[in-house]
Amino acid sequence: MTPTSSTLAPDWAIDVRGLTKRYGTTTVVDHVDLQLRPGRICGFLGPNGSGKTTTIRMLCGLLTPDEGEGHCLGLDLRRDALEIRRQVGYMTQRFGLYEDLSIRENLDFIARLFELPERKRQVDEALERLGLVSRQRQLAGALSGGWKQRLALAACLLHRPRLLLLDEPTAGVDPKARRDFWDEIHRLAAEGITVLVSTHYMDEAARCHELVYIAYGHLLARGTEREIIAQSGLTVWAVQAEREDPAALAPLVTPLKQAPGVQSVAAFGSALHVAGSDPAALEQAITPWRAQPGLRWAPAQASLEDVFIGLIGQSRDNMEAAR
Ligand SMILES: Nc1ncnc2c1ncn2[C@@H]1O[C@H](COP(=O)(O)OP(=O)(O)OP(=O)(O)O)[C@@H](O)[C@H]1O
Repeated sequence: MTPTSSTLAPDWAIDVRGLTKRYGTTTVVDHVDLQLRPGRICGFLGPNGSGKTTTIRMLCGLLTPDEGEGHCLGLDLRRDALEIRRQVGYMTQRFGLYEDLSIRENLDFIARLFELPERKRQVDEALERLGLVSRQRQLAGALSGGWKQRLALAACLLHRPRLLLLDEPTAGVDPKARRDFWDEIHRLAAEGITVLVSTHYMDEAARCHELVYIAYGHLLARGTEREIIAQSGLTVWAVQAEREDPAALAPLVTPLKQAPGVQSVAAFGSALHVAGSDPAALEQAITPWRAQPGLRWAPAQASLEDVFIGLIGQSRDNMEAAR
């Protein structure tokens, strides 16, 4: 650790530039810049295999970047990787629990690893905070997804990290447990803890202070939900069948997807959203269908999902063009 790094209160909890990771000839994270202020909750979004886990592992000192530099909690990503690991709470997709140990034993084991003082008190407090006291003797392997998640969060908070890196923490967890989890994340942020959380759920994206979106290793968008939607410059038309008959919309999907000016076509409840960045071209694309009886067309507000679906399509096109 550098002599000054532990004494400075950093302006940024995360401040990295040009982060790059390659496996063989494939670049899975490609010059990613990421800045996050302390106490903020940042949603990390992107399709499967887009490089979220790899980025998170580089940020917490578990993977060495091939290129790029920066700091987490004021600590140098390369020089201070070990210290970063001590100060960051990392929750993996599979929760990383010992299934044949009880809840208390799991927490006690982590407390030993971090050589925490007053271990029993700290474990008691963690059990209390996450509502795990009455279940402390249960084996981790016998818990439901929601309780496992709660235990994993308790485990990664035990050493009082100031930065939490959470990799799809709510995958496979029911809505009530997800809501409790997000309430806890907001309580932690209010205490000054910074959170970077990867998710595929749009309702969770809306609960974040800010968002970053990555596809094929490239960071494609960042900002608040409102900023990302505004920056996208997307125009959206919604079409519904007058008799609420979803089958009436099915014949539109493929031709609209192939029409010039259409960036994405996606179902939203009983409507289809047709989106594009050139309003005139989009209108031309939908014109043949607007005359069709039984369909109701109306301009719609672009949603985050519209924007992200459009971004995936664009980046796929760019990748194919570059081949
Ligand atoms: N150790 C490795 N060796 C080779 N390729 C790897 C390795 N780890 C990850 N990859 C590849 O890197 C790419 C990015 O993977 P990563 O797990 O970071 O994506 P992700 O965005 O977290 O995906 P998901 O949402 O599915 O968890 C994928 O194509 C993956 O197969």
